[in-house]
Amino acid sequence: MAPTIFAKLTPNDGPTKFAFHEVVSRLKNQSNGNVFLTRFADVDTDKVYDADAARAFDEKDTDDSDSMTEPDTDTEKGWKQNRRTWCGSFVFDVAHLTHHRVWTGGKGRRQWRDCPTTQDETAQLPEFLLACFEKDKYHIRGKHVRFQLDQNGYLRISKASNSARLFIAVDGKTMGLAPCSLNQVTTNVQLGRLSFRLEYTDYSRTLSFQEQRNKFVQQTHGTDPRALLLTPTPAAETNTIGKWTFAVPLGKGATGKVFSATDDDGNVAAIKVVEQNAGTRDQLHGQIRMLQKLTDEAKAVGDRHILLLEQVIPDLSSMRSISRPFEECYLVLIPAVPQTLDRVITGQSTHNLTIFHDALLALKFFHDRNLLHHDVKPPNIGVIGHEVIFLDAETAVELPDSGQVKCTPGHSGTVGYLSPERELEPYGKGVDVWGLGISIFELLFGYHPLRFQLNPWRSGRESLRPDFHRKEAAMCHKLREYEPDTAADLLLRMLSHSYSKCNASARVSVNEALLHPVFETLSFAVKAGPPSSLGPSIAHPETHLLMREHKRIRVR
Ligand SMILES: Nc1ncnc2c1ncn2[C@@H]1O[C@H](COP(=O)(O)OP(=O)(O)OP(=O)(O)O)[C@@H](O)[C@H]1O
Repeated sequence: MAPTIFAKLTPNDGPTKFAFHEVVSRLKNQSNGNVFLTRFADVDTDKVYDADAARAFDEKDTDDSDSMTEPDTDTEKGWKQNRRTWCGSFVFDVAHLTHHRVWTGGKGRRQWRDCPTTQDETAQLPEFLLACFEKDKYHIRGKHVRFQLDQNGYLRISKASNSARLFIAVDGKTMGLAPCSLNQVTTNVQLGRLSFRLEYTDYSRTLSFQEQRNKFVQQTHGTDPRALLLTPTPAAETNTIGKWTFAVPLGKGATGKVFSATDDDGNVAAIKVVEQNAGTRDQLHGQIRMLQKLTDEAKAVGDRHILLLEQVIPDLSSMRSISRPFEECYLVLIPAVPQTLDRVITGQSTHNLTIFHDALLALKFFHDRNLLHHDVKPPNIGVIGHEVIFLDAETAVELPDSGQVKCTPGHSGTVGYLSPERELEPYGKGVDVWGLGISIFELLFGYHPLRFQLNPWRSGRESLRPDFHRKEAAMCHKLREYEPDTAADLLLRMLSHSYSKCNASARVSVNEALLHPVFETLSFAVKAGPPSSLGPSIAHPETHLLMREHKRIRVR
C-alpha cells in the first residue's frame, strides 16, 4: 500500500468482495486498467482464497447458497484454488489531493464494458469502480457516491445524484440528500447492495498528512487552519455523547473540562463537561438558564458574539432529581473557537485593533441587556479571524435597576482582571470594561501591566497597594506617550478608577469606547521621537505601517 494513503474503502461481505474481484479481473485484462487500478485501488499481488468471496463465487450463477456442497478433504485444495479472488480496497491517496478533489464511486458509463483503452476513457470513469457495468444485481448506479474532504477536514460522503433508486446507508442509517461527515475512525457504508468499511489509516494521523489536509481544506473551503486543530483525524478510540463525537481537549476551567466535538452533519461544537451533585445542581441550572437566555437573545437579533447553547445532555429540564450522587452534564456550545485572546500574537497590528473593536461590540451585547459578563480575561475571549466571541458567559450576572451589585470579595472573577472597586464597594458594568482594558493591554503590548499573585484591593492587603500604584504609574506613563486619538488613550480611559493616583477620571462605558476616534483611524501613532524606554513594542514593524496608512475601518 502506498505510504500516502489516508483512508480505505474495503469490501465488507462476500458479494462486495466478489464484485471487487470482478472489477479487478476486468481491469487487469484491459490495456489501461492496471494504471487505473494502481491509482485508486490497493490490490493484493496474488489472488487469495477468501471464504466469503468464495461463497459469493458459487452463488453467482445459482443465487442459491443452500445448493453449495461442502468440499471433501481430497478435493478441498483444488476447490479453494479455483475460488481464489482478487482482494483489496479502494484508496484515498493524499498524492491525488488537488484542488476540489472528489472521489466518485459507481459503475461508470455503458462504454466501460470494453474500456478503458485510452487515457481519455479512463478519465471518464468513476475513481472507484464498484461493479462491472452489466451487473445490476448490486443496485449500483453509473455514478453512485461522492467522497470529498469537508471544511472540518473529515471525508464527507454524499449521493452522486438525487435519483430515488440510489441507496446509501451510513452505519445503518439511510442517507437523504444531505452529506454525512465521516468523523469516526471506521464507518460502515452500504452502497446499493454492496457493503464496505471506510477506515482512516495510521498515516492519516501523522503530522505530514494533517499539514497537507489542512492546506487543501484551507484552499478549497477557506477554513482558518487554526480551526482545523479542533478536528484532527479521528483517533482509534473515540468517545461519543448523544450525536457528538469528542475530538480534542480545548481547556480546563474551575467548573469543568472543555472538548471539541463533531456530529455527522459536520458541525463542530465545544462540549463543556461539568459534574453536578446535590450541592451544585441549583447553580448549574441557573447557569444553563443564563446560557439559554443569551442564546435566545443572540439568535433573535442575529448577534454572533455569544457562544450558543445547542444542547444540554441529559436534558435537565425534564429531570426532577439526579439519580446518582454525582452525575456528568454536557453543555454543547457552538461554535468551538480556534483560539482565545491569550494565544493571539501580541503587537500593535491592525488585526489586533480590529479584535479590540469587536471585543467592545461583544461586551456591548451584555451591557445593552443589563448583564455583566463578570469574568472578562484573555482565556474567556474567543477569537475567530478578527471576530470575538465571549466564552464562559454562564456566570454572567443580571444587574438590578440601580445598575450595581454588592461586592463579594473572593467570589467570582479572576485575580489580575478585577478592578479595584470590585473588592471594595458596589459595582456595575465598569468592571467588565476594566477586565477588557487589561486584556487588550496585554494583546497590544505583550505583557500584563499590573500583575499580582494576590489582589491588592482585598481588605487586609493594603501593604500591596504602593506596589500597585507604582506599576500603575508606569502603565499610565507608557500609554500617555501616544497621541490622544490612539488605542493607548482609550486604554487609559478604560483603566481609570477612583482610587488611582495618576488616572482617577471616570471610566468610559462600552458605548463611549466604541465612539473613540481610534476606531475611525485605527491609528497607533506615537508622539514625535519615542523615548528609548518605550520598549520593543513601539518598534513593532506594524506600528510604522499604522503610522503611514491610517487605515479606516467601518464602525459597526
Ligand atoms: N467554545 C469554545 N471553544 C474553544 N475553547 C473553549 C470554548 N469554551 C471554552 N473553551 C476553553 O476552555 C477553557 C475553560 O472553559 P470555561 O472558561 O468555560 O470553563 P470554566 O470552568 O468556567 O473556567 P473558569 O475557571 O475560567 O471559570 C477556556 O478558557 C477556553 O480555553
